[in-house]
Amino acid sequence: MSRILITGSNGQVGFELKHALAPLGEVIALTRQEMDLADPASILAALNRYQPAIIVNPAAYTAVDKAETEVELAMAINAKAPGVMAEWAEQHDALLIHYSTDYVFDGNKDGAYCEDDTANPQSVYGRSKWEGEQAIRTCTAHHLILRTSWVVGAHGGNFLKTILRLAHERDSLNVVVDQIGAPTPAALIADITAQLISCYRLPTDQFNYGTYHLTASGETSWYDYARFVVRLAEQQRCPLRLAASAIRPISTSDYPLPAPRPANSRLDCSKLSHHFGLALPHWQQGVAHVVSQLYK
Ligand SMILES: NC(=O)C1=CN([C@@H]2O[C@H](COP(=O)(O)OP(=O)(O)OC[C@H]3O[C@@H](n4cnc5c(N)ncnc54)[C@H](OP(=O)(O)O)[C@@H]3O)[C@@H](O)[C@H]2O)C=CC1
Ligand SMILES: Cc1cn([C@H]2C[C@H](O)[C@@H](COP(=O)(O)OP(=O)(O)O[C@H]3O[C@@H](C)C(=O)[C@@H](O)[C@H]3O)O2)c(=O)[nH]c1=O
Ligand SMILES: [Mg+2]
Repeated sequence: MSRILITGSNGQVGFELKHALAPLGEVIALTRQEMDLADPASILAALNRYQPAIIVNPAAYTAVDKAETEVELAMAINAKAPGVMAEWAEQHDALLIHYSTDYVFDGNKDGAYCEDDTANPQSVYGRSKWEGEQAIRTCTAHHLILRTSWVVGAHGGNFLKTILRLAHERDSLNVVVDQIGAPTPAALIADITAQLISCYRLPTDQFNYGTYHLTASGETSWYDYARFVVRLAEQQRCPLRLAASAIRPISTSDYPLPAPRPANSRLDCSKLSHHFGLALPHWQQGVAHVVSQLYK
């Protein structure tokens, strides 16, 4: 049975991975206390102690705006730590599964981004994630880098939960309409990761290592996403201060933040579906499930 080590197991994706990977092997689910990605010695101590055959790394510095001023810490966690894990994986014949983001792109492309499109991160977070990807590719071929977007789940913090909180506090809300992407359930990311690990365990040297885009299908703006969520909450007959109709569309320039976000976050996932024969459900399905979990 393969031993699988999960980092950051209390984050959105890490939490779902604990459950999704349980049938695949002995799962070692670590938190920051047991393996601190800001400290290379702590990373190596945990890897040497547990000797995993598969390292799954959803831990990351994900505070996009805060990263603009906490550059060194964001770089240590998102850029350097993946390189340390990749080097260990290479030396110990292990597989490294890592997650990255739509924010490695500048968002100026017309269509959906493919895996080989030129990265051009506009924020510290985006740059740190891109450097992490590059460090992995340099150290070991035995990797999967799964780029996703707009992660959502019942466990942890995300845009959906922010909007529901604001819907209880406010009677109007402005949300940007000119950034487009796909909200992607953490549970979907974890389920697909389990499928990929199952393929890896087949007796074959034909495993499709490399970089893949992995999001729910369909696309939306943050504005339409917010309205969809508040409409679902209204259907739960929960008293809200905010009506879906009171959400107003605004442009990015009217919502200044420290870190720039890409206008186009759409990721083309056909490489993943073709190589592994996987179907990606529509974002609305996953978002509806998260809302129903939250109101249960
Ligand atoms: N969230 C999103 O919208 C998106 C995320 N991604 C990528 O997907 C992956 C998973 O993201 P998600 O689950 O949403 O992220 P979360 O922010 O929900 O979780 C990140 C986890 O990393 C842990 N962590 C942070 N710093 C350290 C550290 N120094 N040492 C160990 N653990 C640490 C956090 O621990 P603690 O709880 O202690 O803070 C947390 O449990 C990441 O690689 C992210 O970049 C990609 C696209 C979109
Ligand atoms: C809460 C809120 C946000 N917004 C805007 C701000 C921003 O442009 C957009 C998204 O807001 P957030 O700050 O929640 O999202 P952000 O933290 O930028 O989300 C990103 O996180 C990282 C980790 C990723 O990798 C990305 O894929 C993406 O999910 O919505 C509004 O317009 N009105 C609002 O009331
Ligand atoms: Mg955020």
